[in-house]
Amino acid sequence: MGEKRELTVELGERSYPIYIGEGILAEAGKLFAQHGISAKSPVMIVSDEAVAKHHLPQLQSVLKEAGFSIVTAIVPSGEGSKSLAVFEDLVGQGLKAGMDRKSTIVALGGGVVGDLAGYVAAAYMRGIKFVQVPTTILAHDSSVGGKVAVNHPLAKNIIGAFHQPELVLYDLNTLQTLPQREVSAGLSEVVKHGLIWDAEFVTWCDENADRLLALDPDALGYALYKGCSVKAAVVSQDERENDLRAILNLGHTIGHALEAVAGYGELLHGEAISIGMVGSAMLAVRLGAPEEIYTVTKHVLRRVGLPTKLPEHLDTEAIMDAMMHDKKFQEGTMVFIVPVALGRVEINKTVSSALVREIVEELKREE
Ligand SMILES: NC(=O)c1ccc[n+]([C@@H]2O[C@H](COP(=O)([O-])OP(=O)(O)OC[C@H]3O[C@@H](n4cnc5c(N)ncnc54)[C@H](O)[C@@H]3O)[C@@H](O)[C@H]2O)c1
Ligand SMILES: O=C(O)C(=O)C[C@@H](O)[C@H](O)[C@H](O)COP(=O)(O)O
Ligand SMILES: [Zn+2]
Repeated sequence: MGEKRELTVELGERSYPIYIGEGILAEAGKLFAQHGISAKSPVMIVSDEAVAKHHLPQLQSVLKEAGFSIVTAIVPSGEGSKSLAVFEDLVGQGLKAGMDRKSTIVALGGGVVGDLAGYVAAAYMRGIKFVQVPTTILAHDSSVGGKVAVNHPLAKNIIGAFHQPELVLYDLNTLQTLPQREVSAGLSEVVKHGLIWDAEFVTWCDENADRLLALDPDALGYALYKGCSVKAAVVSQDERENDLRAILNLGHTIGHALEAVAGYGELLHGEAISIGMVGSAMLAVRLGAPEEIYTVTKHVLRRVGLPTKLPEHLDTEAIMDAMMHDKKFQEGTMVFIVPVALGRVEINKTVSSALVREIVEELKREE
């Protein structure tokens, strides 16, 4: 069995641990008790169909054995479940199961389940505890930091809250059942954490791309630990995105618009963000940064199997419109995260929409 790692998201009285390792799920009962999860009120596990098939039985039996009374809610797999309709259904299931203010919601799944279940936890009876049990590579990002939300047809994550989990249990064994396309999509946010914070880690991702794609537990454990560490460091300094936290949005100004225009399905989040990060690198070069930023960004994203070309059939004006509905459109301008060197980015609020339109068109011409 590989190394077990632990780190803390430092947020004063709301600080919480992230446990990463092979076989962590077996310790869920003990860790829940240690971190104040009540066994006197029902605990709701929220998962999706694909994840439940592989990993729900183990979590259910470990928690039951530890004396927790479990309610289970399964939602359809995919981005479509991040909706107000599914949110309302989960609230109804919670009420029918007798969940009260001391109940806890456990999100067993990827970013979709984490964001959705987290938002239910933030709103149910004005807020109850929740635990993140991420089962995708991408969810090293979504399970840490407390951004929880559902989508509106016009814009991603537009109905949401900041609500931190009590703990994050990341069992690397669960990742072994991931489809290959989801492996690559998850690596998008791993690479992002390098691009915004740590140039050496970008090089490491390039050199270890094959091991990551093959789900080598040692490589995965290290990459997810590094990604979670960057995320924790940023969130600890700016929990509610007043300033620094915006850097975690590298690639998301264009990426979120692509997801919305493509109808939340054609492009996975990680794929849309990959294209968006190439767009940000192009923008950086137009603003005077070294060409290397674009070539390295594109190279490493391709190495982990990600798309870098914007699908030509997505309408440029619809993409521009979608950007205006995003949270990154503020006080009449688009906020872009722009690389200034490898591993370093800045927040730019002065990019003209004409230049953005040019970048979108250029992304369609990518090889
Ligand atoms: N809150 C945040 O800070 C944050 C950060 C990044 C992304 N997100 C959000 O996360 C979402 C994307 O997350 P995701 O990529 O994890 O998608 P996802 O949750 O839809 O999971 C991807 C797919 O893989 C399946 N799956 C998950 N785990 C599996 C496993 N272990 N074995 C087999 N199949 C499995 C799921 O059923 C789904 O079909 C987006 O909605 C994005 O906006 C949020
Ligand atoms: O945690 C953050 O902050 C992020 O920006 C992480 C992103 O990867 C994630 O996709 C997040 O949900 C985007 O947030 P949003 O506020 O732009 O919707
Ligand atoms: Zn993201």
